Amino acid sequence: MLKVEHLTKDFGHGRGIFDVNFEINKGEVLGFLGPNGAGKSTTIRHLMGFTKPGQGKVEINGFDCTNKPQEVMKYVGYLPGEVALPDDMTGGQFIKMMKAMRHIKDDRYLNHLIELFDLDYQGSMKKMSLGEKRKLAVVVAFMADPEILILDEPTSGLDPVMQEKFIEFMVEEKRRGKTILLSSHIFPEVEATCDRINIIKEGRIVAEVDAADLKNERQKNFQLGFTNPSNLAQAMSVFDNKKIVQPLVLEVTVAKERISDFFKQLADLKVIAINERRFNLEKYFLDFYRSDKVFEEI
Ligand SMILES: Nc1ncnc2c1ncn2[C@@H]1O[C@H](COP(=O)(O)OP(=O)(O)OP(=O)(O)O)[C@@H](O)[C@H]1O
Repeated sequence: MLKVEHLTKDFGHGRGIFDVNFEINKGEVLGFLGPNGAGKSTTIRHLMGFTKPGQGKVEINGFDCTNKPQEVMKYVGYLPGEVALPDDMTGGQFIKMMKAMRHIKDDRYLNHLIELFDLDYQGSMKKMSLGEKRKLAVVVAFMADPEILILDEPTSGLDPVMQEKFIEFMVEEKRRGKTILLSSHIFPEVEATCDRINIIKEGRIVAEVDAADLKNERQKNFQLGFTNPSNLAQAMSVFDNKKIVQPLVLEVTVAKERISDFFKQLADLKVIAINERRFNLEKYFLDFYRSDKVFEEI
């Protein structure tokens, strides 16, 4: 439904995006994570047809985003990272103007969003708080009930209650079959909604994480502690997928269907401690951009 192929935009001095590739299938939610300046907004701006690729192409629903932005807009609700709303209007006037521009006749979804986000749209936008403006932008971006949502840091500027509401909204939209690209720094938001996560660093996609790995659905990692090297060596000979992570600690990866065999094997070993090491997206991400290390498959 959404395709980014070999997308490159070189701003010079190593800045920009380089050979970015990904696809989002219908009904899928893709998280887009990366530190400041990594290239998330630049990628999204190409999808919205705001800027032309140096190389490569971007497509939504089979339409080229660069040459057919009007076609693309019919399917997409876009929430930019920074919203600039006109100061000389009330929220209500702005909603009315945007409804007319998008030829929206049916107010049911609009009213649902106004209620969900508890939006007070009566006053002048000049006097609205940052959070109120953000809520207004959310409601306007999605009032046409689009099939595809492109969200650039959607909850920045929202208070924790509204952030929760927004997560609920995304979970509900996902349930309704929407296709979503979510650029975000908020890990609970990403973990609650995404099927896959792409991590971008210095303009390049450097890791792809599957939600099943996030939830430890396919396999589990256990750390086993031993009192001496010979006990550790004995365990080393029993397990296939293992690595020593501390002097007397062995980490073993066990496929979900082999968990009960694993516990039977433990009975014959002199293990003094056992810990499940759960996959943690935040830690994975932070480790990753604090260091220059190249990430292993998880
Ligand atoms: N029009 C431009 N001209 C020159 N450099 C640009 C331009 N737009 C973006 N850049 C640079 O390209 C890189 C990627 O920027 P981008 O805004 O896409 O990052 P981002 O991942 O969205 O970051 P943030 O999380 O801070 O919003 C940065 O180094 C930025 O300075």
